[in-house]
Amino acid sequence: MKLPPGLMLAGSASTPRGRSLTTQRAIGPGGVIAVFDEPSITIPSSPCLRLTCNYCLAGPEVPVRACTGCRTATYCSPACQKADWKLVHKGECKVFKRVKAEGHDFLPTGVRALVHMLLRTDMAAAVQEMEAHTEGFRAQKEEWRDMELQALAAMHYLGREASPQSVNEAIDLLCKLQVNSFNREDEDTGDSGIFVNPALAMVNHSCVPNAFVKFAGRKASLHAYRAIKEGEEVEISYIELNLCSLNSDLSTLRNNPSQGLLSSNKDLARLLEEIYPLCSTRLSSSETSENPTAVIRKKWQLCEPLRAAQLFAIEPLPQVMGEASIVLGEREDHPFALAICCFLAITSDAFKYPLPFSPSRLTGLLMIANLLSNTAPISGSKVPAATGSLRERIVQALSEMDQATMTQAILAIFVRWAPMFHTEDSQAFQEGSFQLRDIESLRGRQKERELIRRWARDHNDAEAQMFFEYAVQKPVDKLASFALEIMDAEFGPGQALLTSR
Ligand SMILES: C[S@@+](CC[C@H](N)C(=O)[O-])C[C@H]1O[C@@H](n2cnc3c(N)ncnc32)[C@H](O)[C@@H]1O
Repeated sequence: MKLPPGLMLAGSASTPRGRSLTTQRAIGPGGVIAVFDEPSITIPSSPCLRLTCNYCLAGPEVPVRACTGCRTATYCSPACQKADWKLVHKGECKVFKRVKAEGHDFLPTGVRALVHMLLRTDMAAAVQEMEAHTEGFRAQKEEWRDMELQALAAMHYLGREASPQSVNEAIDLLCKLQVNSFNREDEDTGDSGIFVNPALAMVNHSCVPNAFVKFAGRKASLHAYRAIKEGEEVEISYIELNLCSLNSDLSTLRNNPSQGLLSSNKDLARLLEEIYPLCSTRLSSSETSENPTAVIRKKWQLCEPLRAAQLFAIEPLPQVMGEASIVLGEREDHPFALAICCFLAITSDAFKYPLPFSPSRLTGLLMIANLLSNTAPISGSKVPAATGSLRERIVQALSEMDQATMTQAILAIFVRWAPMFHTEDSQAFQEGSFQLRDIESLRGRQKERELIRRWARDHNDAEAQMFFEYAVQKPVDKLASFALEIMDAEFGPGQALLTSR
């Protein structure tokens, strides 16, 4: 197997996790471990087929023209069209024409990927070496039947005979696709698709990965989450770990809207260098006792360019907001402190620390859980209007939330991830587990307890997902939506005038 420079193949088919990849040199956090290009299968998903260049995957803003033969595959340039023709489209074009002739629009993404596997003879030897787990799939009756149908469709549109042997070989390739392909989310465009590369397919899974994969064009790159030693195994997570998190829109995590803004805006980058040292000193105990509000006010004003550019995950902005939430919490202004913590959890922490078990994210969750338990409305108290002052609006919003469910779900996320960093007897883990058990034992909450447990266990459980979205993520988003207004009201320039009078 041909590997990119810097990587070595370890293990074997007989070792418990099969083969694996190890590094030949030490890599720093964020460093590129290796780049994987050809030979690869890189295809856009079917809904993106006519909006994306089928070779370099540029799109969807890039103008593309359809192949005059099949009128299905599109390309951004004659060079891409030529390269794809030579690579695979010469055979695929006939497939697409047959699909059209039978009155269909296009083939499902999985069948197209199989057609590529069958046409790419240059990859046959490498594909031969891939893990298939065929017997495991055969035992899953429904999945197996689906694969049979996909294999028959591919053979039919390729104009090949569907003998028992050829169908079995095609199913074997589908199994290999299941085990080894990547759902490719393009770093620049967010478009999805499939990526298969025999060398990248050697990376094993870990729930505490030290690396992650990025896709751009026809390439994939493997990056280090943390420092990796020479000779250490490289491991990625096969599952989207942030499914078990407070972030409701994972597409923004995969494709950060502000990505690249700082590198393209040199003035902002320069300004940041000035702001950073002025804000990065944490509130010292003397400042806290003097006038912490005034200190935060100064820092918040300095952060204005970051806030205007919506760079909420770029320091020193999150640090200043974190300090503001502590000062508000110390003033026992729990609703305001809570709103800021919710904002930081979803707009800053999740971007700064992509892994949901990063200690800073875990601490943030515990803070939100603690603040939530201090903001439950006192029964019988009057609920203010939703159109009143900032404080009235936030109290009104809180009155419509089920704090117990939110706290329970947030603690469930904490307890799900905390053991990755804390030992089970660490104080933080004990505290979170104890609080969770406390809420779980409340009477009359069986339904909520069951749904939260189901949600934490199985992210494909549609009912539990919907429950989590409406009972937890949307309320957290709502609370977070007050945060910038709170910062302005408490630490904005208008506030300085009021206190100096
Ligand atoms: C993409 S392949 C990775 C390379 C694989 N080890 C090989 O030898 O081909 C995925 C397969 O590797 C194995 N694997 C990967 N990570 C694993 C893990 N953490 N525990 C057990 N098996 C693992 C499983 O058999 C899985 O289906």
